[in-house]
Amino acid sequence: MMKHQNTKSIVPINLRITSFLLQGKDDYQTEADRSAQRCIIASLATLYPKLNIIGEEDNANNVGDVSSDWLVVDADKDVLSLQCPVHLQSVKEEDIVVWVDPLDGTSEYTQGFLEHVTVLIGISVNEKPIAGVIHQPYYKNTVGEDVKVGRTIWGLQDAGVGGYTPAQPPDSLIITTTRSHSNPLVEAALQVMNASKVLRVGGAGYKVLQLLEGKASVYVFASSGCKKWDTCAPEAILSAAGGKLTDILGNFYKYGANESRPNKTGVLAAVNNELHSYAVNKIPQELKDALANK
Ligand SMILES: Nc1ncnc2c1ncn2[C@@H]1O[C@H](COP(=O)(O)O)[C@@H](OP(=O)(O)O)[C@H]1O
Ligand SMILES: [Mg+2]
Ligand SMILES: [Mg+2]
Ligand SMILES: [Mg+2]
Repeated sequence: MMKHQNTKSIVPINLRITSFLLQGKDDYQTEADRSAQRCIIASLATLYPKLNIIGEEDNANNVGDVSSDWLVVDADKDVLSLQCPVHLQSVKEEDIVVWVDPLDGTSEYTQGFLEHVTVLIGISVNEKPIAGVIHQPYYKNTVGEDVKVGRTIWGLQDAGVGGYTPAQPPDSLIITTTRSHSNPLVEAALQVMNASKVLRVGGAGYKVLQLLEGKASVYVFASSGCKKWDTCAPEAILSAAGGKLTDILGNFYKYGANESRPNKTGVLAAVNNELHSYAVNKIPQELKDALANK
């Protein structure tokens, strides 16, 4: 698995939002989304030509144009030193589907909430997310005089997680949810939770980071807006850390290459199975039906 410590190669920090498209209500695409996707797909395809790689941005698959100094071909030594779980040792390259969200939290990126921005690379085998990275290009880590910008959080099923300091969940129920894609169903699902606090932040990756780092305990999004590239990497890392990510009904999504892209029945994730069951049981059946029948 690759670890991207060189943030320049993923989302150039000085890259301006030179051209951005509004693809739908509150659905933006910037030059950073396109450049990062080209860089990631070209890098992965160079190393692993038989992979099935699916990126969010339809118009950023022209990887032939990517210059060689943008290719990331080094690998993280800590991750390479892990023991590959036995059940994954015989997986063939062509059986792997990689879901790439080159820039998660684009809406927040355009508004300057840079901490919310992440790059998501999720790896699935037999329709299940088995590994992933959440790269946070603008994360500032200050140790003494040194400031290191960017960090990469990773997880591999039955092997472990890394790149962050795991923390206990908060004492009271704190929910994390969308900042820019709310609607009446999203709000109705939040209301029934009896949460002590609701955090509204951008990106599926950043919300799962909040779960991993003990800032929130449950992620609730009762809307069809998220796609497979939003949840594959976060689900892989969260489950490797002992958490669970499903739809609002409590069912796992499938990540095969032919699956439909939208996560039609929403997202519900929690730091452990107990909190996940609590949240699934709190959502009224009418709300579940409303999402399922949309
Ligand atoms: N109604 C909607 N329309 C389009 N995209 C949506 C959406 N609701 C959620 N998403 C996508 O799901 C991801 C997480 O959303 P949110 O930040 O609102 O929780 C974002 O990914 P991108 O930023 O990669 O496009 C966002 O665009
Ligand atoms: Mg997008
Ligand atoms: Mg996204
Ligand atoms: Mg995106």
